[in-house]
Amino acid sequence: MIVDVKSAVVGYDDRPVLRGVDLSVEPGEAVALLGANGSGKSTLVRAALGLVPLSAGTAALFGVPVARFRQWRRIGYVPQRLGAGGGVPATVAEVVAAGRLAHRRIPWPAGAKDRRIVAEALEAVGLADRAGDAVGTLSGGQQQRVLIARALATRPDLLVMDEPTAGVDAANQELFATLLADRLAHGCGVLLVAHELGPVASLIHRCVVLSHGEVARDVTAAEARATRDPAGDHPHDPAHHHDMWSAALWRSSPTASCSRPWPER
Ligand SMILES: Nc1ncnc2c1ncn2[C@@H]1O[C@H](COP(=O)(O)OP(=O)(O)OP(=O)(O)O)[C@@H](O)[C@H]1O
Repeated sequence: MIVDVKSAVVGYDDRPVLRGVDLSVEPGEAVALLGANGSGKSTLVRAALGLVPLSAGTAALFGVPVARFRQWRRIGYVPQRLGAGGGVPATVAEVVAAGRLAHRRIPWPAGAKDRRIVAEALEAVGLADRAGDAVGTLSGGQQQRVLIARALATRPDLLVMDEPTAGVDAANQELFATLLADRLAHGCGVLLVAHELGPVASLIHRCVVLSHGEVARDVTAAEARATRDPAGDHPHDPAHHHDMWSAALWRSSPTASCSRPWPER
């Protein structure tokens, strides 16, 4: 198991945000984490990575309790946006090279292998020609692709992505889906926070829907599609109420089917 969160309880200032949540990701599995704004998705991702303390429950990465986990090079993380530090005049290539830092002994300069992997990652997201530009001069969608390239440059065994394709155009979302399929085929686990899955929908094996800090659904993508209820027969069902799982799976990809069906558990 790559990600293994059990009965996680997290609160901010004594206000419960996660109330006994389970989450797992296995090698080669893509899990979509869905839910309304404020339902606890980012908090759950942070708890899974050991970035916020649990007041109850457990979290382990690659079988190691997060408090003792040290192999950060195995994890590629795509935050929601480039974030603070926008004033730092880093080039596109420098930002992507940060994904390689865990692989070498700072402050030794990047080796030929690092430079090659950075170049490949930039090529993969279609930004090779912008490598020397200041990242702040790129558009929002292009900056998001830089973050994707940075996560890919870590050659991760787990990719954790918080709305990675927000603001990314359709053609580049297709490209992103291709990159993701490649990582999955290499056994990488994927945890994807999303409101709309777009072209990635067909790669998702399992959907976990959070509602008010609890898991409202944890189903295979096939089950999610099969039990979709466009007529809204379950108006009191919080998952339906928030229009998350079926909308995310269907709105963008009505004919999608699971390309690599995940075995039922
Ligand atoms: N650092 C923090 N301190 C206090 N409260 C927080 C903190 N981070 C998140 N929260 C609260 O926890 C709840 C869940 O937030 P979280 O960011 O996990 O939701 P989310 O599902 O990721 O939302 P979104 O879809 O808007 O990204 C919200 O009510 C939020 O206000």
